[in-house]
Amino acid sequence: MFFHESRNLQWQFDRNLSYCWIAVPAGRFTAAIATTDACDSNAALLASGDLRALDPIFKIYGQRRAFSGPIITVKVFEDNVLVRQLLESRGEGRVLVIDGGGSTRCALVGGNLAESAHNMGWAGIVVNGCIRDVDEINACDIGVRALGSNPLKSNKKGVGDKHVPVHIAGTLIHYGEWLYADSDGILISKTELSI
Ligand SMILES: O=C([O-])CC(=O)C(=O)O
Repeated sequence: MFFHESRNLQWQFDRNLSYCWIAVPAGRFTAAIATTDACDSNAALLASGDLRALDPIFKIYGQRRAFSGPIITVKVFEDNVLVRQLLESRGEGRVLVIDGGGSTRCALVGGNLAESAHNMGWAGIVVNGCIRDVDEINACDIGVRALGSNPLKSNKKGVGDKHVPVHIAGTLIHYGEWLYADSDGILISKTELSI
């Protein structure tokens, strides 16, 4: 049994049960479903497309290797003003999916935004683009996935769209769908999955 405790996140991983218990900001414990188990026990959802796996193009950052939650989407290109707006507002256990168009020419999230996201109760951030301040993000109690890192900052013009469908890693993702991430990969589900 492995147990990790930090400021406002606790998780306990039981190897026999292959899921972990996550404390959401309200102090409630919720079970994170292992992505492998979710795939094995939801063949019909996979066949219908209501459950999809993202192509394995993301690197894993942040202290929280497993995270899940309802999705908020934002579509930007080399500009992180909308990303900052969202991560500085209340996350309430949700996951921010940032479609940065796959650009690796600058970073859309850095250490400050990761810290803000953690403080505001976001469960995780998935970036179809780059991050920076990797050491700071890796010290932060949040789950982050990104294509890689780039020390260059992004533009600050505020161009982009919130809450729109985004196409990332071979998968169309809608605002309000659910995301499940762990060491094995990332799943998108039309609805919340049960164990
Ligand atoms: O460029 C930005 O705004 C992102 C950044 O450096 C941070 O979050 O620390």
